[in-house]
Amino acid sequence: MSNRIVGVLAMDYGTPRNLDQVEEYYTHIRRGRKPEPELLQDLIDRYQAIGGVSPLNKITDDQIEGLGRILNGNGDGVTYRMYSGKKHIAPFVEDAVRQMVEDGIREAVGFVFAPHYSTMSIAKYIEAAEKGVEQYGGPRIHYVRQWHLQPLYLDAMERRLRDALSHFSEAERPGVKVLFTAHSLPERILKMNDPYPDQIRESAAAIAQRAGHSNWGTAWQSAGRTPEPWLGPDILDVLRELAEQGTDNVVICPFGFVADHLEVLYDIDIEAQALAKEVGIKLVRTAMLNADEDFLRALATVVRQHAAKE
Ligand SMILES: CC1=C(CCC(=O)O)c2cc3nc(cc4[nH]c(cc5[nH]c(cc1n2)c(C)c5CCC(=O)O)c(CCC(=O)O)c4C)C(CCC(=O)O)=C3C
Ligand SMILES: [Fe+2]
Repeated sequence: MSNRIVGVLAMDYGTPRNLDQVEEYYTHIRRGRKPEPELLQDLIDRYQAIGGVSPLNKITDDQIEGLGRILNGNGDGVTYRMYSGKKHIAPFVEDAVRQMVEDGIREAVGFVFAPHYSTMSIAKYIEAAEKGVEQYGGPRIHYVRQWHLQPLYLDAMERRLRDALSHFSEAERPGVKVLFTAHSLPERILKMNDPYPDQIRESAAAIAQRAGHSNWGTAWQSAGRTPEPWLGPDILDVLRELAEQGTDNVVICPFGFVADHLEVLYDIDIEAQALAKEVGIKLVRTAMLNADEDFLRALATVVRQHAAKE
């Protein structure tokens, strides 16, 4: 029995803990530029529409707790110590790295609660962690860059897609359009040969195939409110177009995210649902993975594989 100790740096976007923190949070997302009052109010209004606070922080805590339980439950001789590091709110990724150093952690696995890699998403988390490593002197971190094709993750998504499709009759099912969505990014990532769009396509195809559903496509959601062009087509435009073509049954699978949060509870459940109603589409969303055991087992497998790398 070895007594190897491995730190697990679990990184996520983070969300304000109350409405008073929204401005500071938004300013951090904008790299120090305060949002204009209308933009700030618009964001506050969206948080208010989902109940005043996003469930994201609580879900992330539950995920980390559940993952730690699974990782430490099988007696493989490794003790995993869990650390939460957030991108845009305390405890920041750098804070978690400092804590690992203070706890004497020498080696760690770092991963993000998002399946697909992009230079504008996952790479930023890794940069923040490495900044912490440089500043505080360690530990050595093995990073999970993406886990969008992890078989247990695909199984978990297949299950949720089948559940969503069961809201339609067997006769209707082949005509149900399944749309896999992920957060849009500025179009300039295409010039950088960013793997993000291909990874979205690959994992969507794998999930649709598992579920035996060939009528599917992808769309982008939640594009930023900036002047530059963002990846399209946007989910709202796709819904309008489908309605015009006579499609009246749609499933949205927001598989670029893992938890119930603003982009799901507002952008899909309120905004996209309102449009669907207006254009006569019956819209069902797949359930999020949250802290469900089947999903956490997928992450545990990924973390163990990276911990085994020397
Ligand atoms: C790729 C990606 C993911 C998925 C991967 C990952 O999870 O990392 C993600 C997740 C999330 N994004 C979130 C929240 C926000 N993202 C924003 C803005 C932005 N996101 C971007 C990218 C992403 N974001 C980008 C390029 C911007 C523009 C920045 C700029 O202006 O330069 C804004 C500002 C206002 C707005 O644009 O809506 C908010 C409030 C929340 C928390 C929700 C909650 O609180 O429940 C989560 C999980
Ligand atoms: Fe975001």
